[in-house]
Formats: sequence, structure tokens, C-alpha cells
Amino acid sequence: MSRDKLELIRHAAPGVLPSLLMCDFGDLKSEVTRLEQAGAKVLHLDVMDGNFVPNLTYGMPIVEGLKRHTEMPLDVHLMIQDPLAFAEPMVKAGADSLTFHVEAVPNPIDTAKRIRDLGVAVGVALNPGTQVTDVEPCIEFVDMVLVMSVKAGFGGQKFDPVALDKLQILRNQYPDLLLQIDGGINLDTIASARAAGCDLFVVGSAIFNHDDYGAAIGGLNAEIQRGGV
Ligand SMILES: O=C(CO)[C@@H](O)[C@H](O)COP(=O)(O)O
Ligand SMILES: [Co+2]
Repeated sequence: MSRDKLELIRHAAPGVLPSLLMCDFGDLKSEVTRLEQAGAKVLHLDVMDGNFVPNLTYGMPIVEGLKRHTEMPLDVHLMIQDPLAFAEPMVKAGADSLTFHVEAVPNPIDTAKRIRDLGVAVGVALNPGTQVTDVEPCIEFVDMVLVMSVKAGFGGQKFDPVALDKLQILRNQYPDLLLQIDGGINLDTIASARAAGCDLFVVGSAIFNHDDYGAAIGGLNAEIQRGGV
């Protein structure tokens, strides 16, 4: 079953995953409808606990509500200290993939295995200050790696190019691994991430600061093609 879930996410590659963090939460339903009409294939949901990161977002009720409203797969980025405490409720709420932060957990291999046992795709994320060698031990137990190009916690931050070297290392060593990048992705940065081997590009501000989401996603996809590997 986790294979099917992985294919749902992989289906969007190479392409943009809108991060709802920067949307109008007062009008969530229409924001999601606008993204669907703009050609988005997967939604990226940023769950923050005010502990692992100094910011707080939302939890299962929003994920469950989104699941009822859209057929787009839900890619859940867990920026929380204890991902295993919420993994099962998140899956029940409708998450199709769960990505935990390697910095948050004492035993990343065990965390990955236990999330995979829930039947969803599993990802491991690393912040800009964390090295590829810190995620390597658990790579054979995950379906994707999320390389952060900002320190996790807030939208609208500046892209950190340290992510590009990590993507290149991961792409060279693990040709079939699904690679995501997240943070500060826009028309100026997305092609370099594609050239470094990235498959999925999480984008918040560069979509939601735009009046026309279709034009924003179309422009970003054109840049992905330009950076093609
Ligand atoms: O995980 C995060 C932030 O921690 C992201 O998903 C951001 O929400 C992306 O927003 P932009 O950097 O594109 O504005
Ligand atoms: Co994110």
C-alpha cells in the first residue's frame, strides 16, 4: 500500500508542490480549488508544533477537512518534535505521505519503519545545517528525502544554496530516490534545484504572492524544464 501512496506523490514529478502555509486560511476551500484549477497535482501541508520549530500551524482537523474537499494527494511535512505521536492520526486524517525531520528523532530508522508500517509513503527531511551523512543511515527505509533550503519554521525566507550540493550528492548516490526541495523556491532558484537533480519543488510565497496561480505554477514548471537534468 505504501507503494501506491508513493506513486501518487511521484506522479507530480518533476513539478511543483504548493505549500498551503502561505495561503488565505480564511478562504481555504477556494484556495484549494484555485490550486486544482491551476494544475497542482499534490498539496504540501506544513505541520508545526511550536516546539521543534518556533511556529505553530494546524493538525488533523485541517488535514481531514482538506481530504474531504480535494482529490489531490496530501504530502504532510511534520515539523514536530515527536512525529510518531501523530503519525497514525495523520494517516487516519488522510495524509498520503509523512515526512519527519531527522533532527527531531532519536532513531530515524525506527521512525521511518513505523511510519511505513502505517501504509503511507515516508520521507526524511534535513535542515540546512544538517549533513547528508546524518540521513544516510535511514535512506534505505524511506521513499523520499526533503532537502530544506531554509531553516524549517516559516514561509517567505531566502533560499540557501547549501541545499544544491546536498541534492547533487543524493542524486549521484541514490539515482532512484525521490528528492524534494523546500524553502525560497521561486523563478530565480527553481532551475538550479532541478539541475542538481531535484524531482519535487515545494513552493509557498512564489505562488500565493501571485494573483494568477496558474501563471505562477506554469512559469515555475517552465523553469523546471529549463533546468532539466
Ligand atoms: O516547510 C516550509 C517552511 O518551514 C515550507 O513548506 C514553506 O512554507 C515554503 O514557503 P516558501 O519558502 O516557498 O515561501
Ligand atoms: Co514544508
